[in-house]
Amino acid sequence: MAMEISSVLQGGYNHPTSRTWQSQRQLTKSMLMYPIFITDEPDARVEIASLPGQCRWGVNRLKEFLGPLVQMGLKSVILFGVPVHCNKDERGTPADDPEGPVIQAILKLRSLWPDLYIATDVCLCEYTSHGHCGLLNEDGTIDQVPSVARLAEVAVNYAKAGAHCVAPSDMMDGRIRAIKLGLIDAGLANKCLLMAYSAKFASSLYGPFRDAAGSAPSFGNRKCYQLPPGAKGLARRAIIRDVNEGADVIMVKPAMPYLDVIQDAAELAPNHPLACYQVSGEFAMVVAGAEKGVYDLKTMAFESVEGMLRAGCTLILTYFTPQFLEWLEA
Ligand SMILES: NCc1[nH]cc(CCC(=O)O)c1CC(=O)O
Ligand SMILES: [Zn+2]
Ligand SMILES: [Zn+2]
Repeated sequence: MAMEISSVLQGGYNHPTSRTWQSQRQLTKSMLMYPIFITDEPDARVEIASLPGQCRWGVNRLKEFLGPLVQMGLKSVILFGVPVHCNKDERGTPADDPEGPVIQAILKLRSLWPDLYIATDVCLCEYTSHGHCGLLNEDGTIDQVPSVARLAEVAVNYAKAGAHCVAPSDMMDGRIRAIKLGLIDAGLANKCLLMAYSAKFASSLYGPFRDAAGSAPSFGNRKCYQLPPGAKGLARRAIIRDVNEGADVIMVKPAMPYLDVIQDAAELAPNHPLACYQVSGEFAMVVAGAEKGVYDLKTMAFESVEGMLRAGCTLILTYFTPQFLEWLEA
């Protein structure tokens, strides 16, 4: 007996080329944003044990580090400052030190590659004595008003130095609005994009990053500002809030365990580009599984981002960026 016509699917994907037509979205080089760690030792190149293949770089080494990647089609980076020699204090003063790693790196990268898109992570945890992402009250809780004012100040200073994008990852209430108003006041709102880490969850997957950036909190945890992993409704509200507060791009972080949230964001913010962050622990997990022989690294790396694209992402922050640039050459 003949098969029902509606049962026959395989003819639609029996060839490598027809298979590519079945994806909603193909990964392209311009969808990749590479997270990089900049230290305040200008000549440093220090390997990060928990993030295989990633290093902390001094500004004098950026040319040798990124030159080959720019050659291969790297379009954008996001900078994380890792100050080693600064004095961390209650308000994260070193964050926007003009001589500090982030501002120095912005200036350097702008002069090396005028077309490279430079995003900056905006947070205080790498620069505060207590390692929290905002300023604290005496009792250790977040002091919202000065936190948001300080984050806006840092973001504006990165934009003034030439960052094309500021991306607050702190999760303080009201910071998107404050940063947007700060950019408007400084006459920079038309020159700098605001990417909101809108649905950033209190995840176990940030360990290698905190290692790399020296940003683990000295007491407590981040559960009063980062979202609870099961909180779908709260994530939806945070996305809507950040759209209303002036975000230009919405981000979901981490990515792999939160594909439903990415899909929610695509529905709630259909007129915005949508980013997701394949964070340090996801990267380490994928690499570790490959080393254990669980799967082939390249196949799994592609599968992981294909899920993100399918869920609705148009921009992916990933430590696999150098490998993808190579893999996409073929
Ligand atoms: N606010 C700091 C920050 N910005 C980006 C990440 C995580 C990135 C990664 O794990 O790759 C973190 C860690 C955290 O919130 O503790
Ligand atoms: Zn932080
Ligand atoms: Zn951050």
